[in-house]
Amino acid sequence: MSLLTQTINQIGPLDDQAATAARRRQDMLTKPAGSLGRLEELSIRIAGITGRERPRLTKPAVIVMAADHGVARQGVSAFPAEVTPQMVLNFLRGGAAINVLARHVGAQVIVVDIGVAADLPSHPELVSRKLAYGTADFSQEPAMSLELARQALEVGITCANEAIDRGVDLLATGEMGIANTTAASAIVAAITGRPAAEVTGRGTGIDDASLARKIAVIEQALALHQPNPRDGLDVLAKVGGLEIGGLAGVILGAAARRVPVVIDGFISGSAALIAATLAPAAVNYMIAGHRSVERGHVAVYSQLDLQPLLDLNMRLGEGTGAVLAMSICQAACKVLDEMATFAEAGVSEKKGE
Ligand SMILES: Cc1cc2ncn([C@H]3O[C@H](COP(=O)(O)O)[C@@H](O)[C@H]3O)c2cc1C
Ligand SMILES: O=C(O)c1cccnc1
Repeated sequence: MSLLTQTINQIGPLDDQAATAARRRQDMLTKPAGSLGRLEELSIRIAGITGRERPRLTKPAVIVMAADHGVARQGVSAFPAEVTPQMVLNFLRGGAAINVLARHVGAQVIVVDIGVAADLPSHPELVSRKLAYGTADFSQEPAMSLELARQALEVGITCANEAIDRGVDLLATGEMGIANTTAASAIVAAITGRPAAEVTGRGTGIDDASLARKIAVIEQALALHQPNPRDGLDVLAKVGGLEIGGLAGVILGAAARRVPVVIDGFISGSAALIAATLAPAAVNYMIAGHRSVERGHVAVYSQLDLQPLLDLNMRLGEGTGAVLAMSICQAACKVLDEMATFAEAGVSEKKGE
């Protein structure tokens, strides 16, 4: 059995018993019931995910998958494709936004070359899992073969497994790939059935003319390839990207191992949609990190029925919103674990109870 099939088969329902115990404990803590709002719900969900009544998330890591896109040739990004490898080097030197924010929350940054179009120098911190020198231009031909799409998912699963084997107990998704908002928009349009114009935004900051071209390129690709909205592998192969496939794999891998996975912005959201078509139960293990400015992100969350934790007007990707949200997840668990109960603290309970 392939690693992909094995991983999908391993994804089970949430642990109801642990979630119920966490809910009961939340109601005994020294605060009016429900007064910590979404922090309470979050801690209960993380209990259900991990199967622990009082989970602690002490070793967070963000997996940043990098790859290039043939469709960049169509003039759909405000930046040239060589920025992808340049930013990977920036990640390795610790100078990118994701490095700063990950340091801020104490998360490890795992940088993976899954399909950058240039050869990168070997570096102790770079995970080299290059499957191809970028994808094909999907406005003309499928982005990749079905076999390559499956391999991209399996690279992601393997990266998640390796991190979890080292003790990582909270994962986040991040990416780098010039033109990947074009691939992400095509995926979101394909899977949600919404028109391309409704789910396509300005990415790195394109002007009106480029936005019109970007929408036309996506419409043309969807008409040409007719991806099956219920088959994430088909969508990924036809209009996706290697880093997006890798992230869908990270999500499936985390879900199979009962590790919460914080989803970053729009591009990570497209990976989450692919993962959800392959394993609907994986959605239970996803935590929506933040709401990206990128048009179409709301369509992702409404399809997955998830509510983002943060809304900071961010539109960068790399995992930046997700790592900030990780600290909210950790805070939610600390509240559940560390707060005193009414009985322990000798605080009177609500009248009449
Ligand atoms: C310097 C720089 C750093 C970035 N970090 C993330 N992205 C983000 O922008 C890209 C997607 O936007 P588009 O589809 O318009 O190319 C991705 O690489 C994404 O991660 C960056 C973009 C740039 C230019
Ligand atoms: O939300 C994102 O992931 C995003 C938005 C714009 C550009 N890059 C990434």
